[in-house]
Amino acid sequence: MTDASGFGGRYTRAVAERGRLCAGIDPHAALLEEWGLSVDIDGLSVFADACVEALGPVAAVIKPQIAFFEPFGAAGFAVLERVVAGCRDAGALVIADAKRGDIGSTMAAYAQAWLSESSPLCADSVTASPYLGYESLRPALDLARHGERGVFVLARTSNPEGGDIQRARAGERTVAQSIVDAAAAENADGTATVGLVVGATREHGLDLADLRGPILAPGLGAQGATPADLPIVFDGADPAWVLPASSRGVLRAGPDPAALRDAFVRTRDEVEAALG
Ligand SMILES: O=C(O)c1cc(=O)[nH]c(=O)n1[C@@H]1O[C@H](COP(=O)(O)O)[C@@H](O)[C@H]1O
Repeated sequence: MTDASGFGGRYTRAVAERGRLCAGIDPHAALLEEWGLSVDIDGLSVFADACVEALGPVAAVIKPQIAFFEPFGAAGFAVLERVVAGCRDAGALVIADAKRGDIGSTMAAYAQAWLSESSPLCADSVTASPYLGYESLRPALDLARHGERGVFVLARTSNPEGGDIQRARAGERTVAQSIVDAAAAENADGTATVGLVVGATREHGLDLADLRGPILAPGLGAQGATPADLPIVFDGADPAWVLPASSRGVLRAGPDPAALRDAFVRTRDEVEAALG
């Protein structure tokens, strides 16, 4: 991996310092209960602050899952704003896991929300679904490139239902491979603006060799993938770009921030040893 400009440069530096593991912040109701917290805005707030304290200073990349903040309405979004800002202030890159995707004119507004410095929700990158057409993501891709930010585009997801559409043929290639190829073309400028999401849970059948951008690989821990699976699942990809992600697998170690941090560091070290 030689790219040093744009999002790729920021990403490469973060991972070189802190290692390849993305910490997910997914405040499931069940986790709030396991932590002895109430399933309400106060519980969410305590959970979120503990995650920022434990993970912000040690994780290269942190991915808050927007879905778990949304049910609390405006108050939930206020906590989310604090999470995004707190993690970034602690030196982590933040992926807002919002999985946005819409017609281009609406996508432009989503891009403003998650990728524009003027937005209170501004993150370093956002997850996006290309299933309204890869080019519908153009406003987000362009804004991200301009601001040295990233867009993580779903290619082959970790859930079993994803295969029907993602493995469908689109001419010579699968739909998922067409997304990989579009992302690789986008990254030919060396900025690594486009990352992909490829689940760590199964054989994906994708040629990822020319991507030159980060591969977010959720599924570690709660969904059954292990560090030992990574070199097999991502054989053929540049391991420097592989970014495994775990949410519940690490978060279950809470509520003590020190225990949470230890669980993250242990998993990160296992991932680093496995990816080599
Ligand atoms: O984009 C994602 O992060 C994502 C894509 C995917 O294919 N599978 C997947 O699990 N995710 C997200 O990654 C996280 C996985 O959480 P755990 O299963 O608890 O580690 C959740 O926030 C999911 O929404």
